[in-house]
Amino acid sequence: MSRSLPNIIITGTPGVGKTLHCELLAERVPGMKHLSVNDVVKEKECHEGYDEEFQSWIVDEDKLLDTIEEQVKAGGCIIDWHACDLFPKSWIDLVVVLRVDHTTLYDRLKARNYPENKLQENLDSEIMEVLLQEARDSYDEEIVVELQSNDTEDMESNVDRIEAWIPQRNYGEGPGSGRIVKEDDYSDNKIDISNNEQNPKPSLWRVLNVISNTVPRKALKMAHDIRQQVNFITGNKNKLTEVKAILEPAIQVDSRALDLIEVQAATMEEVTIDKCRRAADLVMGPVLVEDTCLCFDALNDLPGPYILGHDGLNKLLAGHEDKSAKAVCTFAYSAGPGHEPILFQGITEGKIVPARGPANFGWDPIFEYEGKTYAEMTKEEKNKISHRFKALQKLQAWFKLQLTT
Ligand SMILES: O=P(O)(O)OP(=O)(O)OP(=O)(O)OC[C@H]1O[C@@H](n2cnc3c(O)ncnc32)[C@H](O)[C@@H]1O
Ligand SMILES: [Mg+2]
Repeated sequence: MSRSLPNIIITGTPGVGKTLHCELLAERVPGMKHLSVNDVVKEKECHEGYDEEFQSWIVDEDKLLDTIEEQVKAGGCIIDWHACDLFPKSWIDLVVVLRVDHTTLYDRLKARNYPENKLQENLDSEIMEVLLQEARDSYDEEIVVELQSNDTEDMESNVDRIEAWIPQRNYGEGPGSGRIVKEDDYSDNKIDISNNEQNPKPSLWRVLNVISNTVPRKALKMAHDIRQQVNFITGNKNKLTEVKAILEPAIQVDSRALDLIEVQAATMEEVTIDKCRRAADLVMGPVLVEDTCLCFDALNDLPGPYILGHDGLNKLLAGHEDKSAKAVCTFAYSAGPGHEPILFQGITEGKIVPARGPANFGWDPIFEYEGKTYAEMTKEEKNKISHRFKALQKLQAWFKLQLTT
């Protein structure tokens, strides 16, 4: 049976960060779904009871396979499980084995209050590469990939790589048809297959056949922490101060002061999208950028992106009765190079007046809103009604949505 999206197993010893990888990937790639075997086992009762010593459910593999067969055969599943040999070869297009430093794993499992025996067996399993061996034994070598998962940077780059390797084609039509990972791509992650006779699998079978009921909660919390942060790229200190004042502490604002080229002769949305793509390419990661425009009703929304000094702005309107203007702020967020920017726009309507108030920030002294120019307002006042505030409200709502879906 062919499928248009691949099935990917993300495996590794409990505590390597499987769930978090699966969730981020599912969020990034339309059509791909996170299939948590932990949850299926519990919800559909695919188990043979509870192992008190290991504080884990004992999985009924046949029942599990029957339960998920239809879903997996349709494709687009990211299977989250710390064993992989039970899934038929024909179902699977890529197997990612996550690896972690032993000390990091110890700390993570300790934080989950694993009983000492379970903790030790998991550590042994990681040290002896049990799951890597199992993946190698169960699937064609070319679809098995080993990736480090020690910190959030590793995770971001792993998810980027897996995403980049999900091409649109028919999977599951004979050997190699859904092959995603090329040997060359992974020359820096080459897997050393140790001698099969020393395979420690039999003595550690329990680790592979029991499930932990503590993985998802911690991982979810990590996901939340990660996504509550933005890297705001701007050359404008005043903007940064306002963005921080509006978003923090709910969303942490880190920043890099880069002067980005702004394309000319385009709509404000195009200017911002282009700026965002450049920023993501430059920093090779997630970015937030912003572009602000002033639009005069009398001039059919000009100057728009072509803002002059505020003297020039007043002169532009000299011959016009209508002094009404819109301050428009467009933020663009990209998850990284190659990711389509998402736009958040805020508009505050006011009028252009002769300058009043301190000239600290651009055209603040000449933009009047309900009797006060931006420059006459306190920072708090401006940040409650400004174009920037309104755009950031939308961004915050979107961030919240990401956390709950
Ligand atoms: O690095 P970036 O973020 O692009 O910063 P920039 O200073 O180039 O900013 P824009 O192109 O978005 O803005 C065009 C002009 O509008 C001014 N400006 C932006 N937001 C403003 C605000 O809230 N109040 C007053 N002036 C503002 C800003 O100082 C610039 O001179
Ligand atoms: Mg600029």
